[in-house]
Formats: sequence, structure tokens, C-alpha cells
Amino acid sequence: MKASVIGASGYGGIELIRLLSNHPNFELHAIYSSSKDGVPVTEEYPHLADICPLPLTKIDTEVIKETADIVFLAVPSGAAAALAPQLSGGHAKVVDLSGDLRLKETADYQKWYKKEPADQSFVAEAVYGLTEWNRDNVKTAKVLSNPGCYPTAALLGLAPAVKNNVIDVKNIIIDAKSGVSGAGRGLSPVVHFAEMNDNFRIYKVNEHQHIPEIEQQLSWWNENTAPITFSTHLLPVSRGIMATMYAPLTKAMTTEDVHALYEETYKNDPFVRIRPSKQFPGIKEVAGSNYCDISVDVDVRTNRLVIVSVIDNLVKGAAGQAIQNANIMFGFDETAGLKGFPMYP
Ligand SMILES: NC(=O)C1=CN([C@@H]2O[C@H](COP(=O)(O)OP(=O)(O)OC[C@H]3O[C@@H](n4cnc5c(N)ncnc54)[C@H](OP(=O)(O)O)[C@@H]3O)[C@@H](O)[C@H]2O)C=CC1
Ligand SMILES: CC(=O)N[C@@H](CCC(=O)OP(=O)(O)O)C(=O)O
Repeated sequence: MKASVIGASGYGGIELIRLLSNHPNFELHAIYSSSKDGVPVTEEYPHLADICPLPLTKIDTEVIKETADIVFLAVPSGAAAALAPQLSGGHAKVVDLSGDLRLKETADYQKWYKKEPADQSFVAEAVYGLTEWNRDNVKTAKVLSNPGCYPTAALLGLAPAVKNNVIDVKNIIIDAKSGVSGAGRGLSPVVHFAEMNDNFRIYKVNEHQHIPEIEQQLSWWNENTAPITFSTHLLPVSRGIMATMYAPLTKAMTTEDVHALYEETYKNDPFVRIRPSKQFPGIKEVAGSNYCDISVDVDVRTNRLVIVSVIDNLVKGAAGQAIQNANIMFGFDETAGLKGFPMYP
């Protein structure tokens, strides 16, 4: 099957190239850029020498949608809202990595992204691809909206507790930290080396665009959910997200009880690993892989459940989950092209 990547010069794009280059069923067919027509990708990224011979090519959606079997859109939000509808109705299935097709309410998109939303009917058609929780719909999707990096870590961690009424869903706090590649390759003062190195800062306090995405999914799972508290921090590392979640228990449960529930819930999910009690994951333990590692612990003094969830933002948080979804959309083994170990140390 022919796979094309739009936005191939960005971090999500090159991660797609890395994973698709080793995929048994997808062939990397063409890579597209809005600003670097004809430039070999190795000029931008010399580490791809002898691996990816393709040049970056000007985006022509009419051609792309008929020549590829699947198109991955790895462009900034706002740009995807304009491009994705142009790719519809053709031969290719579309997987969008941006936030543009995730929020089903246009007003939410306008409020949190402050950009022009994609056409509403197109947003409605897009299947939200939190793979472990939406496989049946992913199977038949023609247009797939890949979840955000923070929502992936947070929602995979919260799902068993929320769906089984183990925690008070009106009192959820999510404290999340991300490596700087989460901000993309474009320069911003916050990710300047001198600002980020030896530093640790909170950002987008109570304004993060992933708040409505997490709340939307929680409300689909449990109608009693209320607004969440969600904070995001920039870690001085390249890759990785850790989301630590806190919520009051609704019934008496031990760490062992909750651990058993989580193990049972994810026992057939190849990319979710529940850690043994008292073993908490670090971001390096999933780096470069499509794994999401989760730990749970009951604080008996406060009666709160603590959930720790880690992913690589560029893999399970972006390109890896996009390919996991594409595998399901084409009936391939869900793990095809994604079996690589984490890089450690
Ligand atoms: N980085 C991450 O960890 C994650 C990213 N995402 C999402 O994935 C998408 C890509 O992110 P990421 O790769 O990090 O971002 P980057 O900034 O690294 O790359 C985005 C690429 O999009 C292209 N681009 C920029 N503007 C336009 C435009 N107007 N039209 C078409 N193409 C454009 C640029 O390439 P060129 O100039 O060559 O066209 C650029 O290289 C974003 O929507 C992001 O939110 C989602 C989850 C995690
Ligand atoms: C570290 C960092 O800056 N991360 C980005 C993640 C953005 C992203 O992935 O954007 P979408 O809304 O398209 O999902 C942020 O917090 O905004």
C-alpha cells in the first residue's frame, strides 16, 4: 500500500518516515512540503542518508488523493483544517495528526485553538483514533483524527478508572510534562536552548488546547464528568510525556484491586504495559517506542488514586499511533512496523 506524508519536513513527519521505512505493508510513496519543493529530505535531515531517497515535493491535493492509498497529514493545526477537506472524496484514506478534526463542537475549536475551523461535516466524519478505545470505528474510517500527545497519555491512564466508576469524575487533576519536540521544529523562544536547558516551566496555564479534547472523550465515557484541571510543563529533554493524574476514589479499593482492574482492561492491548505495583515508569523506558506504560497507586491517607502514564510524544503521541490506526484501517496486524524496542539508556 502506498503511503504519503504531508508536512514531511517536521518532527511528526520525519517520525512517520522512520516508521514507514521499516513497515512490512506500507511503502513510503511520496513526501510533501509547502516550502521546500524539490529539496532532498536528506538536506534537511542528514541522518536519513541512504534510508530515504525521496525529495520533498510541492503539495498538490488533487494528485495526492488519487496516487496514495493513505495520506498522513503532519502539518500545524489551522493548515490541516484547510488541507484535509481537499483530500476527501478521493482514493486515499486520510490520517490527520493535528488538532483540527478532534473537537466535534466548532465553538470549542474556535475558543481553544483561536483559528478557523475545518468544515463541520468533515469534522463529523472524522473518527477519533484513540486506538485502544475505538478500534471498531477505526476499522471503517476513511478519515481519522489522531489524538493529541497529552490526551493520549492522560486518557489511556484514566480510562479504566473512569469507565468503571472507580474515581470521582468531577475531581480529576492531570499534571503533565513534555519534552520539547512536542512543540514541533519551528523556532519559538520558549524552546530556545538557553531558555529550556537547566530549566522547567509551566505553560498555557488553564488555556491548553488539549483540555476540551480530554473533556470530550471523558464525557463520552461517563456522562457525569465535569471540567478537569490540566497543567502542562516543558521538560528539558527531546522526547517523552509523563502525565500524573489524581482523583478521589469512590469506593474502598487497594492498590492491588486497582492494579488488577488495569491489567484486566489492557490484557489484549499490545502497546499498553501495566507496571507492577510500586514500579513507576520513566519517560526513557518508552522512548522511541509505541508503548504507553502505566502505574497506579492508592494513597490511603488521602483516599486518592494516583495514575502515572508515560509515552513518547512523537510515537504513541503522534506518528506511532497514526500508523497503529492505519494498520487497523487496512486490516493489517495492529503492531505492523511498530515492534521496535524502546531506546535505553
Ligand atoms: N510534535 C509532537 O510531539 C506532536 C505533534 N502533533 C501534531 O502534528 C502536527 C505536526 O507537528 P510537528 O511535526 O511537531 O510540527 P513541525 O512544526 O515540526 O512540522 C510541521 C510541518 O508542517 C509544514 N507546514 C507548516 N505550515 C504549513 C502550511 N500552512 N501548510 C502546509 N504545511 C505546512 C512545515 O513544513 P514545510 O514548510 O516543509 O511545508 C513543517 O515542517 C501538528 O499539527 C502537531 O500539533 C501531534 C501530536 C504530537
Ligand atoms: C511541548 C509542547 O509545546 N507541546 C505542544 C503540543 C501541541 C500539539 O501537539 O498540538 P495539537 O493541538 O495539534 O495536538 C503544546 O503543548 O501545545
